[in-house]
Amino acid sequence: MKRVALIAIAAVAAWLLPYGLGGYAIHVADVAIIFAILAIGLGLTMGVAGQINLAQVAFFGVGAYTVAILTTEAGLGFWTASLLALATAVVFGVLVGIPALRMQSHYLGIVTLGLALAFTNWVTNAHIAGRAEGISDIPVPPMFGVDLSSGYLFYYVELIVFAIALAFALLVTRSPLGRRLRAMRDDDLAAGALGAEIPLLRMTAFVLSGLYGGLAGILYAGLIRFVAPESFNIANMFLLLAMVIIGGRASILGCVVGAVALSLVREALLDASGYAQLGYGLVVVLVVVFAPKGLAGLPGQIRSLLRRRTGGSRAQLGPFLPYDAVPPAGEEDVLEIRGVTMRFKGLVALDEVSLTVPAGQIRGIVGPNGSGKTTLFNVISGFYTPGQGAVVLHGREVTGMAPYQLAQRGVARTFQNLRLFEDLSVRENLLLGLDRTRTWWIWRYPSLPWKVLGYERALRRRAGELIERFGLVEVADAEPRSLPYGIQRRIELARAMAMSPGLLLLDEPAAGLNGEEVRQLADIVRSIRDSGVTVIIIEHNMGLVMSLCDQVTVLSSGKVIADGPPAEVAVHPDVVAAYLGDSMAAPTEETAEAAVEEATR
Ligand SMILES: Nc1ncnc2c1ncn2[C@@H]1O[C@H](COP(=O)(O)OP(=O)(O)OP(=O)(O)O)[C@@H](O)[C@H]1O
Repeated sequence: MKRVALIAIAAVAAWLLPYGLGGYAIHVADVAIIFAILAIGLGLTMGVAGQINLAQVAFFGVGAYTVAILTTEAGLGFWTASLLALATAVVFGVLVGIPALRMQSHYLGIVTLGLALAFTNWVTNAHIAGRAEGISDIPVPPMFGVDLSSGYLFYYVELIVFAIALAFALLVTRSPLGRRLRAMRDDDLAAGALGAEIPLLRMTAFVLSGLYGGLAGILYAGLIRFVAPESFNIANMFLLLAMVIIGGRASILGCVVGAVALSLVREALLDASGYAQLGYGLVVVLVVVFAPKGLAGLPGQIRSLLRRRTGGSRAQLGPFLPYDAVPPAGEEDVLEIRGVTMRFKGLVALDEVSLTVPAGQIRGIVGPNGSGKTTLFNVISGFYTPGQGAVVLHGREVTGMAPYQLAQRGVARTFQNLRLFEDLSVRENLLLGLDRTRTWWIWRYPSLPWKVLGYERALRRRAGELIERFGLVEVADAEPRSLPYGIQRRIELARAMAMSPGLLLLDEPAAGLNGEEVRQLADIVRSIRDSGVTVIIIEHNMGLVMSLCDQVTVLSSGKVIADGPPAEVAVHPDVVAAYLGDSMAAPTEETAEAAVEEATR
C-alpha cells in the first residue's frame, strides 16, 4: 500500500513538473529522461547481468541515426522509421553481444569500446550519415494533431515511454530472468549448474541494452531533430557510466536517480565542462571505493554496518522436515560411466573410470587428495568433457552436454567450496533452483507480463515450503555470506533439492561441519534418498561414508581401485595401501564395523 502511494505521488509530481518549469528547464528535463532510459539499459547489462558494455552510447546513436536517415533520406514517417530503428538497435545489440560469448571482464570492455569507436568513426565519415555536420531537419513526430515540436508536450511523450521502460526493467529484474542474470554475474559456473543457459542469457543482456539504447535514440531524434557524431562520443559514454556507477549499477531506480542527478549537474557545470569531467572521475573513484553499490546501496551498507556493531546475526537452523518416502521404482541404472579418461595437459586425472549407479542408491566416492573425485563430478555435471569414454544418464548418452542441459535432465550438485550467490538472499538462491524454465520463455515478458508475475508468485510459494523443510525460516532473507558455514552448507543442499533432481551429486558436504551437523546431514541425505533421488557423495569423513552409503567406489590416482559395500571396501588391501601416508583418516576395520553397526541399529 505504501509502495502504491509512493508511485502515485511520483507520477503526479512528474506530471505536474512542466507547470513549474521555464522553456530551457523543460529541455533539460527532456534530456534527463533520455539519459535515464539509456542508464536503465546500461544498468541491466552491466549492473544486473555483469557484462561490461561500453557500447551503450553507440546503441543510442544507432537509434537516433536510423530515424534521421530513414526520415530524411528514405522519406519514411517518423514512427515507421522509429520501429525500424528499434529493430536495428536490437540487431546491433546482438552483434555487440557476440564477443561476450567468448570473452568477459576487461577484454569485453575493450571490444565493446572498440565497436563504439567504430560507430562514431563511421558516422563521422559516411556520406549517408551527414559526416561531421550530422543530419538536420528530422521531421516533428506526428501525434494526432498534438504539436510535439513543443518541449512541454514532448515531455509527456517521453514520460509515458519512460514509465513503460522503467516498469519493464523492474519486471525483468524482480522476476526469474533478472535473478538468473544476477546469478550469472556473480558466478556463471554455479548458474549454469542450476540450469541457466549462459550464452543465451549474455545475448539477452545485450538485446536489452540495444532496446533501451535504441528507444533513447528515437526520443533524442524526435526531441532535438538533429543528430551529429559528438552526441554519441566517448565523453558521453563516460558520463553515462558515471551516472550508472554513482546511482548504483545493480539497481534500476539507482540508475535513474544517477542519470537525473548527473544530467542536472552537467547543466549547472556547462561553462566548466573540462573541470566537470575531472569532477565526475573523482566522484566515480570515491563511489567505487567507499560505496561500491552506489547511492542505491547506501541504506543496505548502513544496515549491515549497524548489524555488525550490534554483534551480527545469531541465526539458528530449524529442524529438517523429512520428505515423504516413496517405494523404490523398478530397478534401473541412473548413471553409467564407461571408460572415462580425463587429461589436463600431461596429467591423467581420470584413467578409464567405469562405474554404474543404480536408482535409489547412496553411492560414496572416496580416495586420497587429488585422486580425481571432483574431476569425476565435473565430468558427470558437464563442466568437463572427457577425452575418452561416455557418460550415460537414464540410459541416454549425455557426454559433452553443457551443465545447463544436464541440470535440465535432473542432475543437481553442490560444490566442495560452496558456490552460493553471495549478493542474492537465501530465498533468491532457492528460487533460482526452483525455476525450471528455459531462456526462450522470456518472450512472455513483453507479451504476457501477468503470466510472469503469476509464475513468480508460484515459485515464491514453493520457495516458502522449501525454506520450512530445510529449517531456513530464520535466515530466508539474509545474504549467505553473513551466515555461519554450517547454515551455508544446508542452503546449498536445499538449493540443489529445489531443482527436483533425479541424481544429486554432493561434493564433501560434511566439510567444516561439527558433529551434530554431520549427524543431521546424514538424516537429510537418507530422507532425500528415500524420496526417490539417487545420491552420489564425495566425502573424506569415513564415519559418515561408512554409515550412510549403500556402496562405495574408491579412486586412487584417477583409477577405480575398489568398489563394493562399505565394510568390504574398508578392508580391501589396495584401499589400505592407497591411504597409507594420506593425511585424511583412512577407513579402518573398526570405523567400518562401528558405522555399519550404527547404520543397522
Ligand atoms: N582444471 C584443472 N586443470 C589442471 N589440473 C586439474 C584441474 N582439475 C583438477 N586437476 C588435477 O587433477 C587431479 C585430480 O583433482 P581432483 O580435484 O579431481 O581431486 P580430488 O580427488 O577431488 O581431490 P580432493 O580430495 O583434494 O578434493 C589433481 O592432480 C588436480 O590437480
